[in-house]
Amino acid sequence: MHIEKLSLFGFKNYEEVALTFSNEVNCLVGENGSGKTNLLDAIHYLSMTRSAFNTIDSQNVKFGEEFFSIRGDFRLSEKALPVLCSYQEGKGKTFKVNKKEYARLSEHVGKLPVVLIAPNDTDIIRDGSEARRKFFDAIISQIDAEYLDNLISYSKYLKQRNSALKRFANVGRTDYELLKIYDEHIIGLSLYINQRRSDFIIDFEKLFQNHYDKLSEGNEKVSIHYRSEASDSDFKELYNNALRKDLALERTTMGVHKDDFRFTIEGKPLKKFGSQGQQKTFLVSLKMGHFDIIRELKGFKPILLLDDIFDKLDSRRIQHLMERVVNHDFGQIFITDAREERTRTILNELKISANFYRVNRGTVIQ
Ligand SMILES: Nc1ncnc2c1ncn2[C@@H]1O[C@H](COP(=O)(O)OP(=O)(O)OP(=O)(O)O)[C@@H](O)[C@H]1O
Repeated sequence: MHIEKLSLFGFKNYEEVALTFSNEVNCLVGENGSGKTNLLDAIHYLSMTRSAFNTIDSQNVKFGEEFFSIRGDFRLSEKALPVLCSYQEGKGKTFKVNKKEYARLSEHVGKLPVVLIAPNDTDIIRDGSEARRKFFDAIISQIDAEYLDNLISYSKYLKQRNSALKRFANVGRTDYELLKIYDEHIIGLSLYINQRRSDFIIDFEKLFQNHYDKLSEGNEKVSIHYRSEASDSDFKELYNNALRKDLALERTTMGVHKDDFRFTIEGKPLKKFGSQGQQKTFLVSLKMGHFDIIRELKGFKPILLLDDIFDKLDSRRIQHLMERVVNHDFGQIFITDAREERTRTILNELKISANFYRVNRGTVIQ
């Protein structure tokens, strides 16, 4: 699958631009703030129906304009697929594929997948457990629709249980029968979520480690551990034991909504002991693992969007990364870099041919 053409009107810092891409490597080069990432974001919009960086559509309309439109001509197994996403102040967003509008935007998500690796993705490593749960939950949900259903139900019951706990504190009386009903639902769902996360990480870690080893020449030992208070224990007992604390704090203090995925390097927490380059290598390997899963699931390769990927990586890791990206049959690739010479040198050394696009304040020279 690849995108052949992209046209923008009034999107972020672009008044009007139309580009034709290579179905292999495309490099977007130019100064900071020129609009390189905005082009990747436009492709992300066409895949995910929203921006990867600013989910408020109105803020993605060019300052002073009233609407934006993003058109992409995709090709999926030889079939042409024109995709049009437009947004107008007051009217909202419409999304059309082959001129046909979707009833719900969610119908489109997953049809033309992209994997984006961007600098602020290091949140997955540096932030609290929520960022990691979100990352893995999104991947598992792509593979297993039942998992997504269970997650949605779990968060619904959790919300209800938390408001009940608040209500009990306000009225000074606890309805134990009601709590029992919530707990039964929550425990059933937790068992599924817990087991699925645990099984998934065992498989995913192998994909991930394979990428990390290749990028780092196998010199560093990294791992991902799924951590759940509830693993190997009786959920019912855990909920009973936590009840006094839950009533005192007026919220559910224990459960799979607190799970974490521990990232380590040489057995130590990556966040504290990993260098910036090692953290970036870890992140890239996580995303490449995600790429593998989508490719397996869909039977075709997602588009790979690499935003400022070279920063913080040493030249050997960059070389291994690029070799992998090109030889490990990744499909269409977009790379942004503020340092054109660096990208040109890397690609020349590896004899990789690419299309270059010089971006300058919302204009692009191909
Ligand atoms: N709604 C908008 N209207 C006009 N300009 C916008 C809008 N949203 C963002 N911008 C502009 O887009 C520019 C940022 O573009 P982008 O993030 O693509 O830069 P970049 O080339 O990737 O830079 P860097 O090399 O620093 O990553 C900023 O100048 C910002 O002001």
